[in-house]
Amino acid sequence: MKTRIALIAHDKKKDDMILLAGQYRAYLATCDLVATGTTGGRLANELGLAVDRKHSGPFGGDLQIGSMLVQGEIDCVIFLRDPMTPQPHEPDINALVRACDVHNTPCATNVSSAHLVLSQLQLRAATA
Ligand SMILES: O=C(CO)COP(=O)(O)O
Repeated sequence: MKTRIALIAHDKKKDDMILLAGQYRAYLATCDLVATGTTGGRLANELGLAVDRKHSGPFGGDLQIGSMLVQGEIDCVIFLRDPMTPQPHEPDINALVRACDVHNTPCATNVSSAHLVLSQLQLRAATA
């Protein structure tokens, strides 16, 4: 079964997400990807990745991904949050991160931890 990865980035972190995903592009292309709306649009347009795009975060995208996660449909979340900008959907963001903790799902919320998670997943795939 393909590894199922959720990719989400707040506006000021979207360039970081594109850079990050570009570095793992070949590996990510072998995965089932889901993303919030705007993040997914950029991943598709700029990197050519096939992404299941949910609603934009402020319109419930985090909750849609959280629901998938609770149903056992997500293996890993890369969520580049912006800690410096208030978000109108803060409760949704917290709900998604909490769901990761409840279900012991890896959740990288900054670029350094995302590298650790993705490099490990990539290595596992290469040696499987
Ligand atoms: O707000 C977000 C996550 O909380 C991200 O949503 P977009 O990818 O639609 O910008």
